[in-house]
Amino acid sequence: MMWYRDTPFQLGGSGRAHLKVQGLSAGYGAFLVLRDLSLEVRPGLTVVLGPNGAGKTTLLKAINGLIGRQGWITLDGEDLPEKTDQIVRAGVALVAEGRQLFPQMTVRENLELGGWLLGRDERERRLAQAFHDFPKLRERADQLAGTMSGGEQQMVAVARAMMSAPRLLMLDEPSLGLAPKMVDELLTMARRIADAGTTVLMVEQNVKKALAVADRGYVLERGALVACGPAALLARSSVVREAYLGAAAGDTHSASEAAHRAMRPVAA
Ligand SMILES: Nc1ncnc2c1ncn2[C@@H]1O[C@H](COP(=O)(O)OP(=O)(O)OP(=O)(O)O)[C@@H](O)[C@H]1O
Repeated sequence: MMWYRDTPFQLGGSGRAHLKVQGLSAGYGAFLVLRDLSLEVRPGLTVVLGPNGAGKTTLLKAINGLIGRQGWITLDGEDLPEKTDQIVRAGVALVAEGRQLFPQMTVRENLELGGWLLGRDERERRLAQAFHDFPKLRERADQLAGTMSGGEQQMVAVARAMMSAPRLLMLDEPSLGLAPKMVDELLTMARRIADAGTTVLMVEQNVKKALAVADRGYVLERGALVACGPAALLARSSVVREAYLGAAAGDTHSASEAAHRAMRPVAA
């Protein structure tokens, strides 16, 4: 059995949120990682690709208020607050790399914590929805989260984030360190969540698989965007094929060249 039900998700978010980032600069102390970055996360599933150290996690942290930032971020036209708790209340949830579950608490308790903003009845209702969408989590409701496998913990972490009915769900490398079958399940789950009405922004190293489920993608290198476009076009573009999919230089198909040209250039 898969981890989630093969039916439309009940754990949808509220609305189809649209995030706009303009002129974003962020980093650590004097070390600026992102410089003057602009991007849009439209309803659906957007993936951010890029090599190690490109600034992908930094981007999610800046949106989530975990580090300071300069620039403008709006969610459905409203300025996104700067403090994390207010950002969460505005409907943004982050599943950080490493999942950050409470290992000594059960699956049910971890999920309940994800609904801390909700009243008791609403929390119970969403817990029931989570158990409907993820029947295996119901089976494991009383298991301590710390005793689950990496993939299982990732499922709990995503379901926990969905408990708050976010408008925007951000996933930082959800497939990191997982077996291929679990990677497929997780990425399909991200797709399901987007289809159920929560906008998803996902950082992934599994370029090919991520582009296969995403609507749109951005490629980040050394803190700047080097390409963006519809996921299908990005997958065929020479910039992605050569850098991330192992295609030899010169092995670019004419269709991929056309795809690359068709992409909206983001950086000169
Ligand atoms: N807390 C921190 N303090 C100082 N520098 C940091 C901190 N976190 C990250 N960095 C640096 O910021 C840069 C971007 O890191 P970031 O984690 O955003 O990259 P990434 O694209 O997510 O990479 P990866 O795929 O390896 O996770 C790197 O040079 C990294 O060393």
